[in-house]
Amino acid sequence: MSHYIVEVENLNKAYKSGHQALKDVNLQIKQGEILALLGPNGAGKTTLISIICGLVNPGSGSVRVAGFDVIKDYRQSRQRIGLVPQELVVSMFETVWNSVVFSRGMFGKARNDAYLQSVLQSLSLWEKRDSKVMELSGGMKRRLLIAKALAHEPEVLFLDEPTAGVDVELRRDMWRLVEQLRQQGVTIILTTHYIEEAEEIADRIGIISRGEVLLVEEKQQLMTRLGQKQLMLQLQQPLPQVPDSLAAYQLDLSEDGLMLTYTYDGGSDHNHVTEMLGAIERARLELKDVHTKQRTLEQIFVSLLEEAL
Ligand SMILES: Nc1ncnc2c1ncn2[C@@H]1O[C@H](COP(=O)(O)OP(=O)(O)OP(=O)(O)O)[C@@H](O)[C@H]1O
Repeated sequence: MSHYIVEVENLNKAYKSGHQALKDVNLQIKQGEILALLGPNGAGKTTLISIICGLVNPGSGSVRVAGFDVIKDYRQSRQRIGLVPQELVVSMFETVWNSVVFSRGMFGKARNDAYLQSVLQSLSLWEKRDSKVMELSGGMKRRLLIAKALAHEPEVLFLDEPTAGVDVELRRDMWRLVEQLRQQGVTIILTTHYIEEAEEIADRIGIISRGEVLLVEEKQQLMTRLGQKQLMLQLQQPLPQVPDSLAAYQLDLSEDGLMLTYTYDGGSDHNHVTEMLGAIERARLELKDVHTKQRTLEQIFVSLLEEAL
């Protein structure tokens, strides 16, 4: 068996409206990783997740979860998946406890109250177990969606925009839980508009635009490959202009003459930082401070999308 928990091959999807939501998507998700899917509104992220979860029919191509085809072996594949949807889909009159018991039962899993208790506790919902869903705050309802998705102990968890509109505290709790789940070996796929979030927690980043997967890459590798770096040199004395001896480094001098900025390719093994600093010394420029800046994932993302247009 392959070590990929989710395998998407040559997937195409056109909605009845004629809109081609996915174009020849290929994606292999590794067991135990955190994959962040980024893409602008309408890129096809939710469609992709819905097909993997068996909620939307693929047009053509194939999708397997833990080796089970999402159509032919629907029950087998679906059982392994937990889905936290964007929108609330819970009965308002049910209690918190009953709704997680129900979610677990739906997948034919034997009752395990101790497990469900631990899920509710990890989401700070245990005290609310006897409350009706309608009595919960918005943030608590969000937590309940996650609890329901985890009720049957899935191997793969999909989080579709889990932190849209939630407060800082809930967001932090959520990422703590994601980290715990990862340690338990759960594979996590999340879509988010908060790119800093992906930058922080994902192992790999996938970028989707107009139904196509533009790239899937290890986050670290992506950041080094495309993340330009800047070295900023703060000077003791203002400079009227960049000395000729430093021309080769194309330094940028600030208006006030107190800051020199050197931009270089973070992914290249052959940058000229040391040389440049040597030249600075020979030019007898006195430095007050030095700091570096790296291009953020957000900046990389935006420029990749622009290139793709
Ligand atoms: N049931 C449907 N019928 C017709 N078109 C649809 C349907 N669902 C989605 N679409 C279209 O397919 C495209 C992809 O939508 P999808 O929801 O997958 O995007 P997304 O990347 O999840 O966007 P967002 O970030 O806004 O959630 C959009 O153009 C959308 O209008």
